[in-house]
Amino acid sequence: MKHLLAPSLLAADFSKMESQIKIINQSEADWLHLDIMDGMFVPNISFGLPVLKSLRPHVKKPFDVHLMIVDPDRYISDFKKAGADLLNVHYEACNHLHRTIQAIKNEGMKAGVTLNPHTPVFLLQEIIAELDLVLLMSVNPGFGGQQFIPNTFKKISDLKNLIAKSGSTALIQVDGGVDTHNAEQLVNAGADVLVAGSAVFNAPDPIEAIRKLKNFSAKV
Ligand SMILES: O=C(CO)[C@H](O)[C@H](O)COP(=O)(O)O
Ligand SMILES: [Co+2]
Repeated sequence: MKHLLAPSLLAADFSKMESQIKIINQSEADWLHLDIMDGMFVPNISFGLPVLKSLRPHVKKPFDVHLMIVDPDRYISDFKKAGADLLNVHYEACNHLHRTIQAIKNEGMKAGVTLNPHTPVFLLQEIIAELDLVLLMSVNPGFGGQQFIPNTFKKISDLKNLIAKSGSTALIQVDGGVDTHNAEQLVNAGADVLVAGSAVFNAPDPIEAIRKLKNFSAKV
């Protein structure tokens, strides 16, 4: 499968939302990645349900929602109503992860689990078969524009092995510090979906940046 690209709206210019949405719609982006931060799970506050709801009719790509909030179970049906297609919850934010994943699927969304850089992949052993996607954070969550953590390559390899052993169909997504320097290497290591915020929206030509992040082929 050719890898997918999900630009992260976090790095967009919020004062020019119409032109930023045009970029997403006219580009080769596959999904739009939306980072929801509550100032509790992560030390930052981003945007929430009303923003997703107002963007939804204007964006032609699926909404890949990355919830960085405590106790995400409280908002699963609200994110469905706001237009989420895929809901990612953090392993570290869920006391009853299996129940949370079932609730996401019962709402008709794809279910993803996100791991912080310090959280080992083997902790997903008993849930991997239920997942549509695993998001590996390659920076500590909370902010865009941070430096990629190289240990992510080892985690991609661990996750590939876990997925193969379990027969799971989960996609491997990588988020944080992804740019044109490491994208090809990440896909060759096994990443199926790349998230890129600064590398897209801070580029002089975001549509061209998206093209560059899409147009290479995995060598594995
Ligand atoms: O989840 C995130 C931060 O918590 C963002 O998706 C991520 O940081 C993307 O931004 P960049 O590509 O600039 O690193
Ligand atoms: Co994210």
